[in-house]
Order: sequence, then C-alpha cells, then structure tokens
Amino acid sequence: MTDLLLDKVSFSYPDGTKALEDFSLSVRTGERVAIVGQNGAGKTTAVKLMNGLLKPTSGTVLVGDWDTRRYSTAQVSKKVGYVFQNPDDQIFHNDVESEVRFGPKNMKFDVKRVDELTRWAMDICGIAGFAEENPYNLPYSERKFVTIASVLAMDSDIIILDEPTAGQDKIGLKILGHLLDTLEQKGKTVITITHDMEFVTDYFQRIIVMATRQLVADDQANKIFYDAEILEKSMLKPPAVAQMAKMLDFPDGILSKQQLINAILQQRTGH
Ligand SMILES: Nc1ncnc2c1ncn2[C@@H]1O[C@H](COP(=O)(O)OP(=O)(O)OP(=O)(O)O)[C@@H](O)[C@H]1O
Repeated sequence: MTDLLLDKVSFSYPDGTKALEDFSLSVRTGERVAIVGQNGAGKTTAVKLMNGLLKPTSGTVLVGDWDTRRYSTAQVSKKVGYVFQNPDDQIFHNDVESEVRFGPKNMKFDVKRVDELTRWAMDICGIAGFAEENPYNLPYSERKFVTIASVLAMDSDIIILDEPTAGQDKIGLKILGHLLDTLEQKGKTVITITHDMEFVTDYFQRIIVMATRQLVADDQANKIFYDAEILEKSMLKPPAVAQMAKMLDFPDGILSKQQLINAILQQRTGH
C-alpha cells in the first residue's frame, strides 16, 4: 500500500523558473487519476516530484511514509514508475525485449519473475510481436508502448504515464484503455497526464486540473467540463459531446455519446 501526498509543494528550476506553487494533492492506493491543463501549467513538474526525479523547493512529497527528500531518485522510482513524455529520453537498448527486461532485472527480481513480467508487459502493450526489433525502427506510437512496458515490468505500486495518448490512433487508445483497466484490477495507482479530453471522459472519474503552476480543480469529469469558471481558468476545451449537449441546452453532466443520444430521444418523445 503506497499512498501519495503532495503537501503545499512549490518548485523552481535552477534557472529560477517557478513551475509549481503551493500545490497539494493526495492520491490513495489503487486510484486512477488524470491530470489535465494547458502547456506549461506544471503537470510534468508535478509528476517528476512524485517519483523523486525532482525534490520540492518547499513543502513535502510523501510516497507512502517516505519523504522523497530523504531518498534517492533510484529508491523512489522503485515505488513510483514514470513513463517519460518523450520515449526517446528513456530508450537505450537495441532491442525491445532487452529494453523491457532491464527494469525488473535491475530490481533484482528472480529470473522467473523477470521473464513473467517482461512477457506480460509486452503483451499488454501490444508489442510482443516486435520483441527482437530495434525500438528506433518502430514508429513513435509503438516506441511509446515500449517505454510503457519497460515501466510496467518493474511492477511498481504507482505508475505515472506522461501523455501516453500523444500520437496514438484508435487502436493505441484502446490498448491504453485496456491497460488502465488491468492495472486497476491489480490494485495499482495510475496517474496520467493527457491533453485528450475524450480519453479522459472515457477512462477517468477523478480529474486534476492545473493552470499556471497551481491546482484549479480536483473533481469528477461531469462537474469539471460543465464548470465555466474552471474551464476559463484552465483554458480547457470540453469533449465534443459536452460541447454539443451545452449547445442543445441539455442538463449538465452529459459526457458520453449514449447519454447524449438518450437526452435527444427523451426530448423527442417527451419522456
Ligand atoms: N528544465 C527546466 N528548466 C527551466 N524551466 C523549466 C524546465 N522544465 C520545465 N520548465 C518550465 O516550468 C513550467 C512548467 O513546465 P511543465 O513541463 O511542468 O508543464 P506541463 O504542464 O507539463 O506542460 P506540457 O503540457 O507542455 O508538457 C513551464 O514554464 C516550463 O517552461
């Protein structure tokens, strides 16, 4: 069980850029959370603080009962796996299987567990067919799945995905959705940064909205995408279904196509 807590955290980069101000967030074990917000809002900085890549300038980050300031990045990253935004920052082996195998091997798991985790992670990410391929011969979307598999194979309690939806087609998004459901069944905590609001409404209940270094909202999608103040502050564009429901003057909260169809049918039949 590893809960996550950021308590009044501020962070400035060495060049003086303030990236996070008085940011607090608590995530319970097994939760699935999306972080959204405009470019430069501080999302990546927040998640790098969660896995110990960055240490707070002020405030506290707790991973379970570990204060990240007292532990090395290598130690924290065993509990909090982080998939980088850009896969090319993470890949350094010449074939996919070695890349995925490296993490669990480095964790000193026994050979059987390394084999099982490597196979499982490649299967669930849809890359088992490319095991011997050089990752750099694969397209961006599949390289991203190689990095996701590399982190999943380490079996950490908390998994952070930084923009996994970028460059993904419908099949890639389906694989990601299935992966989120499987991780939830395994009791893993998953925190996902994404700019894809349809993906957010399809797969997440709890949404963290960030803007200009701060938390703007921490609520359910059906509240956030109908709250004019939150949308204005964060410059978020609601998913198409919510925009349409708003234009048609339907009650707030509609997010899925089926809910929209039901509302249209109800209006036409009068009940
Ligand atoms: N290494 C760095 N040195 C200095 N400033 C940085 C560094 N990395 C990020 N920043 C700045 O910190 C602020 C927050 O950046 P961050 O990457 O956390 O935002 P983000 O919400 O993840 O944005 P995006 O959606 O574009 O990835 C921005 O002003 C950014 O320019």
